Amino acid sequence: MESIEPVFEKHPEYEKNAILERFVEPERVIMFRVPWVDDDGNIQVNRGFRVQFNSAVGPYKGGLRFHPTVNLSIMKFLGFEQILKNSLTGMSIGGAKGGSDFDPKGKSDGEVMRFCQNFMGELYKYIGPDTDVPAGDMGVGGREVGYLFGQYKKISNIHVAVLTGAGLEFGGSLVRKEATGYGLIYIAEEALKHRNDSLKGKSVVISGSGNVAIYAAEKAIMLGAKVIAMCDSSGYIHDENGLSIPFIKEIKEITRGRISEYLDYFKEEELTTEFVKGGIIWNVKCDIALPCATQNELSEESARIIVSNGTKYVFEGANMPSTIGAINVFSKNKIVFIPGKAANAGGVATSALEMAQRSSRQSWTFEEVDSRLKRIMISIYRNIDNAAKEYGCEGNYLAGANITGFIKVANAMLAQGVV
Ligand SMILES: NC(=O)C1=CN([C@@H]2O[C@H](COP(=O)(O)OP(=O)(O)OC[C@H]3O[C@@H](n4cnc5c(N)ncnc54)[C@H](OP(=O)(O)O)[C@@H]3O)[C@@H](O)[C@H]2O)C=CC1
Ligand SMILES: N=C(CCC(=O)O)C(=O)O
Repeated sequence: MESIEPVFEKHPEYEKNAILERFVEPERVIMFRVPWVDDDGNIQVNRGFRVQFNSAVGPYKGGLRFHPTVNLSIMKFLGFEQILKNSLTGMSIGGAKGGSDFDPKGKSDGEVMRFCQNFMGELYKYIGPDTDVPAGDMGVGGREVGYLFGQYKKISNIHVAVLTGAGLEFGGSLVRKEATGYGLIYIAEEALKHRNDSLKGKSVVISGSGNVAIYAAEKAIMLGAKVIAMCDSSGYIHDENGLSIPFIKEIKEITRGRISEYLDYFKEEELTTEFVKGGIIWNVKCDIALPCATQNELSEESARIIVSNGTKYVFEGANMPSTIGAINVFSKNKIVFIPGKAANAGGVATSALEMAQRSSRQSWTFEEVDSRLKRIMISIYRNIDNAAKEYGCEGNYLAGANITGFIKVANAMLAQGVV
């Protein structure tokens, strides 16, 4: 809110029309019961959510998160951030988020399928290609999107882009799996280029080892960086020689194991990787820090460690991984910091590209989608950089992102009247 204060000075019409009061209130919150039967025949019950926050710019768009920590508060913060993020992409998509406190970890494919079918058995009433288009987020990957889509099609008898991140065999877009991670690196490279720097030869620490983290690591290495540490909720692995991402992909995408299993790929005598159980990955000294796990994972204390380690760049792949205290430490120490709403927008932007392909019954090549993604991320960087300069806070990309994202939505809300 503080960062958009100067916008209200320049646009008194926003206050006159109670734009902010309306902006912070979701247009609709849906909560529902999800009963399902586990492999032992026992009936389980979880809670489902969809926060349809703001549709001024376009149909609601945002991920579904399956994680035991999910509650209404987390759904609302994610849905609110999604409004600004989706606005920053320049695409016609509004903000939403949904999910459940269902934990897919340790569940069989059959249990995940039955849960997804019952979840969609309720959600389908409120979504559609021109109404609300969910996608993946934590705990919701290709497997879950496939089951959700299958149930939607069965109930509605319509084969349409009602979910993005779909399988390539039934309308999904190339690059969508890689998009959030790749996009993070594209905007990072743009920020570095503007400082006559680059990822080449840099040491990178990436928290998480899920969809965003894996493909951020893959693209960072493709651009010449060395990824020296990654983690999951059990701890982190660290290797100054650089980690092998194909092994991490196999652990996380195929066997759905723990990050510590990475050490099993090496003979005792050739092992240079350490696993630190329960450790804070931000203790590892690096040039560039990429928090790609979850909200509030990077505390003020960790930010001080990052600064004392000489790290100059922090680009968020996760949604709000840095606490306010951490962001203040970065700001005071002139760290180049780009918030997730700008830096991780590549995922939802590519989801919108998937929607465009589905509407025109086309499938673009990997290179076509990847080059559009790169252009979008470069454009986001330039827009937030210009906004920060225009509003007297040059280099403050959090303010630049909030200002840029907010103005487009506010003007759309103004034009559409008191609704
Ligand atoms: N998927 C997408 O399209 C997008 C996702 N995001 C955001 O990026 C972040 C990651 O999402 P995504 O990669 O899809 O999720 P995944 O579920 O694929 O991966 C999450 C990763 O973070 C780890 N993790 C979770 N909690 C913690 C913790 N407390 N400490 C350390 N590691 C933790 C998980 O480990 P474990 O397996 O042990 O739980 C896992 O490795 C989230 O904030 C999400 O909202 C943002 C834009 C797009
Ligand atoms: N989870 C996502 C992706 C949402 C989407 O692709 O609609 C996010 O932007 O946080």
